Amino acid sequence: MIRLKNISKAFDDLVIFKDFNMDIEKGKIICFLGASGCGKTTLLNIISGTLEYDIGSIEGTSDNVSYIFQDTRLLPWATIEDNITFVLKSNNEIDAKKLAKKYIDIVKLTQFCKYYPKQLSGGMKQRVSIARAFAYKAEMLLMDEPFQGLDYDLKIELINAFLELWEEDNRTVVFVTHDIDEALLLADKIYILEGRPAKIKKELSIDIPKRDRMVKKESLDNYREMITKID
Ligand SMILES: Nc1ncnc2c1ncn2[C@@H]1O[C@H](COP(=O)(O)OP(=O)(O)OP(=O)(O)O)[C@@H](O)[C@H]1O
Repeated sequence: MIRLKNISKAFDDLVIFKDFNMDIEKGKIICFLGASGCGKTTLLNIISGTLEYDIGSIEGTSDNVSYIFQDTRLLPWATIEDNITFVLKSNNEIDAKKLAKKYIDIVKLTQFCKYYPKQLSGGMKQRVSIARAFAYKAEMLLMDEPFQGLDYDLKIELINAFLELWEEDNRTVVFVTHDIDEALLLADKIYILEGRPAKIKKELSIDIPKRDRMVKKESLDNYREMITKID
């Protein structure tokens, strides 16, 4: 369990969190939804340890974290394969290449492994970024709007690739999105944040197996309604 206890965080006079508490179950996919500016990214950064909080404590986090950002942050001078082998920090080049290949295959970019990022489309780069995050065996994966700005088909394709990777090791994932459907397709638990200082307005556990959600989209209708009807 990751436990945030009485976390307070302000940027000068702007109080984003005050006595904020949250428990995050490990091995699950957790999503933060909420209006723009409510503090989702700030919370993600606090959990990742990249942003200091003012008061409170966090238990159960790890330094061993990987990220997927909306801007993919691939190394422009390295091939797709090398972008992945670099994070593996392996002494054995052959093993590293083998592992990179496995993840490149899962995100269906095998024929592009010797390409450079600038030769790929936005969605392909995002697939590389997902493969790279999973190739690196972090305990926790944090994602800030990883599928934003992609068209629907590509988003579904990436969500499928993401789930295939996640099913391998069920690592703890915390992600931020504006997109209710993205949250409903992926999350075990959705936290809706609101207000200033931010509070958890609602927590919602989605008890439908993730693979069923794509094929029986209507099974998510009740949850969608619960979220959209929150006033
Ligand atoms: N480094 C910073 N310095 C000053 N203010 C900041 C800083 N980072 C965030 N803020 C402010 O904190 C508030 C919360 O920002 P945050 O990025 O966490 O929101 P968000 O919910 O992720 O928003 P969005 O959905 O638009 O990305 C905003 O008002 C923002 O202006």
